[in-house]
Amino acid sequence: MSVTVRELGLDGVLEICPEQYKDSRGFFCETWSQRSHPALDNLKPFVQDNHSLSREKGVLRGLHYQLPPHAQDKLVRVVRGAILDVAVDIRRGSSTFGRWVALELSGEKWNQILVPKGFAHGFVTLVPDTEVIYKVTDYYTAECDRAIRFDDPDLAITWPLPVEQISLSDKDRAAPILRDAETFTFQCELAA
Ligand SMILES: Cc1cn([C@H]2C[C@H](O)[C@@H](COP(=O)(O)OP(=O)(O)O[C@H]3O[C@@H](C)C(=O)[C@@H](O)[C@H]3O)O2)c(=O)[nH]c1=O
Repeated sequence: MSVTVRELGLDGVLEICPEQYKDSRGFFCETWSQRSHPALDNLKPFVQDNHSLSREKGVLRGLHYQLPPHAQDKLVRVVRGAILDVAVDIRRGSSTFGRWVALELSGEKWNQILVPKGFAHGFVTLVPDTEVIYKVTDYYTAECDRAIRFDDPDLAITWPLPVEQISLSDKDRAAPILRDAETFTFQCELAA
């Protein structure tokens, strides 16, 4: 199978497009194969798959991350609907600390984004009934789970919907801004 990989301008954040084999029945796709994703060779193995359904357009989940020693790399894709997916560099000392990239993922585009550890991750749904599936390289660990405000003015993320159309979980509404959040230091904790 062939896989197209595109750098998105922040250290290790990649768009990955696996090939779909289409025929009269529909399609077949290897959505993940260690052998076909050489750009991901340096990651720890994926240990957990996650699946979320958001019923409404405007559901915003994020910005989320887990602290070391349970930091996660995430390989994210959409099987139904569409999202704007955002990765933010939250490695203090990084030359791109606080910078973010956004990528539209959809069932139609059939693309994926790799969000490495050291980055906060979030997305907003662009259509109702959107299902997101992602692989992670460490287990969910509630004590290490953290969030940053999606509308942190220092980040100035341009979300594609007005704030009145965005719905958040209680956890995300209570999240601190990046400046006040416990995050990563560049390199040392990320090497493991
Ligand atoms: C993330 C996660 C949550 N849970 C539980 C905790 C809680 O009771 C319920 C819902 O959790 P949350 O509200 O955190 O779900 P959600 O807001 O969808 O969180 C997710 O957002 C996206 C943006 C990510 O990047 C993910 O890593 C994850 O943080 O599911 C697990 O059991 N395992 C997990 O891996």
